[in-house]
Amino acid sequence: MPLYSSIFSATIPHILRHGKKTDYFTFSHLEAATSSCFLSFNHKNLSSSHIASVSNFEQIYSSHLMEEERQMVDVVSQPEEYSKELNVAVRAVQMACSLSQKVQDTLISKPSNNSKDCSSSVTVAGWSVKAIISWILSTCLRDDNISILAEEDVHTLSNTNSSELLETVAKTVNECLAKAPQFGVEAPESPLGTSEVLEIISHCNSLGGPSGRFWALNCDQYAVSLSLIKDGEVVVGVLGCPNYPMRKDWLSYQQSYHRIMSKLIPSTNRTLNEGCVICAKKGSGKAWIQPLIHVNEKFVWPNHAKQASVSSIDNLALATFCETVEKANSSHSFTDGLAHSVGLSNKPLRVYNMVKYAAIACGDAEVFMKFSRSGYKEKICDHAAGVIIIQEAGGTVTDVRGCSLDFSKGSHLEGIDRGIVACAGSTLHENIIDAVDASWSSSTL
Ligand SMILES: Nc1ncnc2c1ncn2[C@@H]1O[C@H](COP(=O)(O)O)[C@@H](OP(=O)(O)O)[C@H]1O
Ligand SMILES: [Mg+2]
Repeated sequence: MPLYSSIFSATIPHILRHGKKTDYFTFSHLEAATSSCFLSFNHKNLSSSHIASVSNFEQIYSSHLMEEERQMVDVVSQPEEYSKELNVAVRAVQMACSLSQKVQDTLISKPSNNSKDCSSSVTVAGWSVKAIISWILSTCLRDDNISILAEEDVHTLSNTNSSELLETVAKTVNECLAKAPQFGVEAPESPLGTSEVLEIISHCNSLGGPSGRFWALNCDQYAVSLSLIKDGEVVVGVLGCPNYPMRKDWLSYQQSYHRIMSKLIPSTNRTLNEGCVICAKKGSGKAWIQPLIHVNEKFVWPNHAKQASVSSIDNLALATFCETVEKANSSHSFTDGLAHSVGLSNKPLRVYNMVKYAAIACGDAEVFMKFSRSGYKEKICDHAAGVIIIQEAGGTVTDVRGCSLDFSKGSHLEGIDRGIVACAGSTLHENIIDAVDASWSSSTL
C-alpha cells in the first residue's frame, strides 16, 4: 500500500501506541439526526411507547424490498418468540456501535499523545455503552428488571471518587440518547440525571446461571455483542463490528486501519466498508447482516439486511483460520503447528475478540481455534452472541472434544475441554478436532 504509506505512517504509530482493542478515545457528540422510525410491520409486538412507528412502512418499503430483505421482514415480523427482543437488541447495538465509531473517528482526526486522556475516554465509552444498552432494553421491552451480565463491577462507578467520571458518563449517555430517534427509539423525555444513570447501569449485575433470563454484554472498540440467555441457552445474539470492512481482503489488516482506509478509498457502495451488525435467533436457521447506519441516516429495520451464511469451503487447504491477536490469549505456536499438519496453508487471520465469529458467520473465514492457557476460564460474554450467530448461519461451534459450550454455569464457560473450535461446516470441524486430538499429547498446553 505505498500510496497510503505517508498517511499511515502519521496515524499508525499513534494507533499502535493507543489503539489497543480497548481504546475508545475521546467521545465527541453525534451529529444532528433526524427523527421517526419505520416499524409498522412489527410494532404490535413492540412496546410502542418507546419505539416510534410509521404506518406506511409496507407501502414505502415492501414494494421495494429485495428478496433477501423480504425474507428478513418475514423472519422478524412474525410474532415469533424473541422477535421483539432481537429487534430491540439490534437497535441497541447499532447505537453502541455508532458511539464507538464516533470515538474512533475522533482518534483518527485528533490523535492524543496523552495516554491518561485515552484511558479515561475508554472508561467513559465503556460505561456509556452499558448505560445506553441497559436503558434501551428496559425501556423498549418495558422491563424494569432487565438483568445484564457484563464484565466490569458496576459498583466502581458509584464509588465516591468517581463523581467526575459519572458526570462525564451521564453527559455522554444523554448526548447519545438524544439521537435515539435516528434508531427508531424515542429519546427520554428529559436528560437522565447521574442517579438515573447509576440506576440503569446497576442492572449490569447479573451473575448468569441456569434459570431465568439475562442479557450478556461485551463491548470494546472492535465488537459490541449482546445476547439473550434463557434457562442457560442462548436464544438471541447480536454482534456489531464497527470496523468490519465487509471486504474480505481488508480483514487481514490491523482493524484500526479500516476506518482510515475506508476514508481514503472511496467505495461505490459505502455500506460495503463501514461496519456491520449481525444477528440471529435460536432455531431460525438464519443469521442476518446489515450495515451500520451513519451520520444523518435513519435506521430502517431491516435496512439492507442480507442473510449471512458460512462459507461453503470444506477443504482445509482452501480454508482460512482465525486466531487471537494476542499470543497470550491462545497459543499461536500450537495453532501454527496444527494448521501445518492439516494443510491449512492460508495465513491466519488475527482479528480481535468476536470479530473472529463475525468473519466465520459472514463466510470470510472458515475456522476459529482458541487454546487458552490452562487455568484461564472463558467468559460467556465473550462468546454467546458469536456462537448462536455462527450456528444459525450454518456453522458448528464446540469445545475441542466436540461438546457444546455450556452457558448455564454462571459468568464463565465451565468445563471447556482444551479449547474452542468454530468452523463453517461439520467436515472442517471434524478434521480440526481429530487433528487436535492427535497432536494434543505432544503439546505443552
Ligand atoms: N489470559 C487469557 N487467556 C485466554 N484468553 C484471554 C486471556 N485474557 C483475556 N482473554 C480473552 O481473549 C479476548 C481477547 O482475545 P483477542 O486477542 O482475540 O482479542 C479477551 O476479550 P476481552 O478483552 O473482551 O476480555 C478475553 O475474552
Ligand atoms: Mg470481553
